[in-house]
Amino acid sequence: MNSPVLDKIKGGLIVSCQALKEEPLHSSYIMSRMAYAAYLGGAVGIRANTVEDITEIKKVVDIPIIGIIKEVYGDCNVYITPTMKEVDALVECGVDIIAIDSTRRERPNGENLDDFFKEVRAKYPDQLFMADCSDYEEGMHAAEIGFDLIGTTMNGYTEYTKGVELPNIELMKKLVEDTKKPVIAEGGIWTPEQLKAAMGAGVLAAVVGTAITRPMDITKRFVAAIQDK
Ligand SMILES: CC(=O)N[C@H](C=O)[C@@H](O)[C@H](O)[C@H](O)COP(=O)(O)O
Repeated sequence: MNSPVLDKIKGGLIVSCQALKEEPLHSSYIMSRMAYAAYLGGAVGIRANTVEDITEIKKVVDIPIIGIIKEVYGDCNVYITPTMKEVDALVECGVDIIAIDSTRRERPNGENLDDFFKEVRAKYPDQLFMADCSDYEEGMHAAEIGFDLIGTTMNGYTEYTKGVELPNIELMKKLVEDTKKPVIAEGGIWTPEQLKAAMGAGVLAAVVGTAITRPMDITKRFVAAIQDK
C-alpha cells in the first residue's frame, strides 16, 4: 500500500504517550512534553489517547499520530476506540492513523466488529485504520475485513491470551507473513534488544509505551530488581 504516512513511520520507533485519569502523569501538557522528548529522541510517530492529549501533542510535534480514545461502556471489555462516537472525534481532531480494538470480544451494544468496521470504512474511506488485535486469528480477520495495519497491541490482555510472554515476536512474524499487511509491533517492548527483535520480525514499525513514558512502572521494575532474593 502506498501511503506517505506509512513511508514516514517505516522502520522506526513510535512512542506511546498515554496517562489515564488514575495515572500520576495524567495531563495533556505532560503528554505533549513526553511527545516532544520522544520526537527529539528520534521517534517517527506518537500513539496517544484522547482528543485533549492529541490536540496538545500536535502543537509541538509534526510526525504521524496514531490516535485512540479509551472509553469504557458498562461492563464491556472493549475499550480502545469502541464506537463510532470515538472514531468521529478522532477524525475531527485529525490523526494519521486511528487504532480500534479488533478482538473477538463483545462490543458495546452487542455490535460485531465486521458490521462496525464496515460502517466506519464507508464513512471514512480515506482514513488509515489500525487493528489492535490479541492473537493470530484476530489479526488475520482484521486484515480480511480491510484494516490497513495490524497491531499486536492486545496480545496478553484478553482473557484467552493472558500469560503469554511479551513481546510476542512469534506472533509478529506470523502476522507479517500471513496477513500481507503492514504490521505494527506493540505491547511489552521494554528493551532496545526487544525492539530490534520486533523489527527483525519484519514489522513496519514498533510502538513502545510504558518503558519510555510511564515512570511509575519503570521505577517499579528497578525496585523489583533489588527486592529479588
Ligand atoms: C493493552 C492496552 O490497553 N494498551 C494500551 C494501548 O494503547 C497502552 O496502555 C500501552 O501502553 C501501549 O499499547 C504500548 O504498550 P507498552 O506500554 O507495553 O509498550
